[in-house]
Amino acid sequence: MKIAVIGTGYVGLVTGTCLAETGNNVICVDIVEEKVNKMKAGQLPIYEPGLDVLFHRNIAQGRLSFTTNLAEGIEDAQIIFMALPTPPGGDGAADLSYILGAAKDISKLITEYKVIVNKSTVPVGTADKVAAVFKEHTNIEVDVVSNPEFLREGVAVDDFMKPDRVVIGTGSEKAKKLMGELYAPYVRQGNPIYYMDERSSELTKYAANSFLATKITFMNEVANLCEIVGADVDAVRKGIGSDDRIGKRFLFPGIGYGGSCFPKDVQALEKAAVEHKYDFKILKAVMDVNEKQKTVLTDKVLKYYKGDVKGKKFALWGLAFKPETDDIREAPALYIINDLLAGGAEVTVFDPEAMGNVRALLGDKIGYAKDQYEALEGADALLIATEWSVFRNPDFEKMEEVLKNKVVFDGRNLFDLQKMIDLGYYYNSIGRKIVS
Ligand SMILES: NC(=O)C1=CN([C@@H]2O[C@H](COP(=O)(O)OP(=O)(O)OC[C@H]3O[C@@H](n4cnc5c(N)ncnc54)[C@H](O)[C@@H]3O)[C@@H](O)[C@H]2O)C=CC1
Ligand SMILES: O=C(O)[C@H]1O[C@H](OP(=O)(O)OP(=O)(O)OC[C@H]2O[C@@H](n3ccc(=O)[nH]c3=O)[C@H](O)[C@@H]2O)[C@H](O)[C@@H](O)[C@@H]1O
Repeated sequence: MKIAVIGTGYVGLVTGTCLAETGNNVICVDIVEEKVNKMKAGQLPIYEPGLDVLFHRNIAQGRLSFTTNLAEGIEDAQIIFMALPTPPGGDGAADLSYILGAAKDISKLITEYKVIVNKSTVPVGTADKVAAVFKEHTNIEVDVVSNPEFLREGVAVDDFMKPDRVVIGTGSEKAKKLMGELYAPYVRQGNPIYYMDERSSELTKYAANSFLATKITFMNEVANLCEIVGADVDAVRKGIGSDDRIGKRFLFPGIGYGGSCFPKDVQALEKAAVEHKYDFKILKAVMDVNEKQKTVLTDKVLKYYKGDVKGKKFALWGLAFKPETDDIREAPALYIINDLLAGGAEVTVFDPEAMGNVRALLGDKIGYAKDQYEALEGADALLIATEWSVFRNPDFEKMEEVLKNKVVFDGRNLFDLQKMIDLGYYYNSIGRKIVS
């Protein structure tokens, strides 16, 4: 099939590349010329494991190309995906200006039937709004489909190639048939395509993200309680996760959920509920708890240093909002850095992939180490904000040589408590007892 993907961010580029991989001809359109030139030159603008192989193969075989020219991108496309940002507007509700703006631009260019797909995360009613934009600007028939994306950064290619499910919201038989053919190669393992109406599909996406954010938040509260009552959250997690009705995944407590989606999507769903005069109480609690959870690690640090971190030197391992990505949008590490700097401390960081993005944001306010051990040189303590694999089994002897004090505050529970006792560390993690 001939496909256009508008927007080449984490979702658009993965979608475009993975659709090319099953034999479709895909043109990706973006307004950022520098990004498009980079991709034309065979360079990936983001770090996403496994994407490079598919990206290069499909470019080489002529199925994947890039342009800044919308008209050229959509001319032959049967299906046009919109994978555009839907950031929070001033009031927290999703800002639809990218989607509606692109819909308007597309509507003025098309000369034959197209399926227009909302791949972005959009509030209920957006398919109707997009359809209205087309109606206003063209007589050409289009079908507007809601096809939310459930991929996770860091495992995006796998998630796209082998999705748990594909959700397609449309009332049009013609669009349903085309979308079904397009997705058939991805559901070979027997995973379902769920066809539904546009509104249910749009809400499915927000409900999924909000439910997952709620699950994490629930565990964060359990962890906080564990610390007070002297229980161990790892034991509790295993104890409840083995019940199929609860499930083992997404029960890991930490320093609050971050990233470009959970924070904005929980907020957008709550705002949408308010708009419809529904008081979605759980979501308000989730946002409230998550705000507080972002400060638990710095609270632990401040308590240890009796409220005064002025002149202290901290090493911080992990900047990305999760491992295997360079994405720092709403990364808990940024809040920690901010709090420590506000207290007059010095911070030296290391992250395997996100250093460039943080340097662009914070410049010389912090130090950047070439590896995880250099970050520790002369540090009063180590803080851990992201569970990169490389931090899980470090060279403790080397750490001891460079750290000023054997003090670790771990926001991701990477180390075994007994091991840290044996190694003689003061070790303060989440929902577990402090060992020293
Ligand atoms: N990042 C993720 O893991 C996931 C994101 N989503 C949703 O997908 C949507 C996109 O998210 P991301 O890919 O993370 O965003 P992103 O910010 O990484 O990428 C958006 C891209 O759109 C481009 N763009 C903006 N206006 C444009 C226009 N008029 N024409 C062409 N290109 C334009 C930008 O230059 C950028 O490259 C959002 O609604 C998000 O909530 C859904 C599932 C997963
Ligand atoms: O709509 C989106 O953008 C995507 O949002 C999330 O994916 P992503 O944000 O890439 O990453 P997650 O693995 O879900 O992690 C989100 C945050 O929750 C935190 N988390 C996750 C799991 C857990 O057990 N504990 C925990 O604190 C992570 O550290 C991270 O800050 C969803 O998992 C995807 O299904 C969805 O498509």
